[in-house]
Amino acid sequence: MTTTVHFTKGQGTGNDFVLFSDPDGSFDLTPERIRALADRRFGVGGDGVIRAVRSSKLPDGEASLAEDDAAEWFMDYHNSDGSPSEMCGNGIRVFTKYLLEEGLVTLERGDTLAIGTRAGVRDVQRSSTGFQVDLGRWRLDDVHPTVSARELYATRPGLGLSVGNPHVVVALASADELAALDLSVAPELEPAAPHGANVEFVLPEEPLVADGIGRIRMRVHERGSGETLSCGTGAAAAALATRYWAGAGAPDQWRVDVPGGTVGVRMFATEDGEHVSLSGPAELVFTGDLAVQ
Ligand SMILES: N[C@@H](CCC[C@H](N)C(=O)O)C(=O)O
Repeated sequence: MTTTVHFTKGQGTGNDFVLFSDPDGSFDLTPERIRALADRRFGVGGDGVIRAVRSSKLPDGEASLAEDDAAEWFMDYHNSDGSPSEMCGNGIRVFTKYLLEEGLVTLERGDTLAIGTRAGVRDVQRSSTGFQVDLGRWRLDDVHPTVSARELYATRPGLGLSVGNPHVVVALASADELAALDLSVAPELEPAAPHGANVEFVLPEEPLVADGIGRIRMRVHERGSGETLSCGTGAAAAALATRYWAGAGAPDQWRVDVPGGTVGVRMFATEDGEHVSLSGPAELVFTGDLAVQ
């Protein structure tokens, strides 16, 4: 059956999304419909599709409400290939902006908005560059695959870590290496990640630390979307990996340059272990209606 979706197109540092609201979760969001919305030639176009649904209306959302009953809204995130993901760091900022513009929530400076995600509840606040989100506790994986990619000379060691979704981070040696990478094809991981992984290729800036802030550049191949202009959780993973490699004395605050702009990453201690936060812009670009089968 054909149905019309009233959508908003949004982006955060060039990571772009098709957002729509389905408060009661009554819309049948099939992988085919996600692909149709995300299609850059025949649809709206985006790296992902985000549905705003009340947490109480989806089984995954119920888990969020059990964690924090303030998490009224659930970010139902899907990659452009139709696969769901646990979390999207750029997406959650754009989602917040969307909820605000739609009048579904309010968020004063200094206040916190709890949002349900498949990775758990995430707290968002306003920041000087847009929004800041606490990505929660991060962890190093037990397995760290080696990575090979097109135009990358030799296989490289990767560092596997999770910030709610899975990442493998690879350090590069020069700007030429970063520029030469061909990410039109997914990098190969050995061993393969059981649920797939986002892969970040990172270059430290010279000097690595300026005014107490760590500085890196990266490109990313996202699980389910291919190369994107930015990945927020990927930027957090890249900063965490670089701090890990740099060793004692490395900073807890990082500036991460991606092809689509710049995001900030901060690590901070909490009662339940170290958290990592992400800050950056969020923009809504246009709205429209699209008929999908
Ligand atoms: N672009 C996002 C991450 C989106 C999900 C990812 N492709 C996955 O499958 O885990 C971000 O900004 O974090």
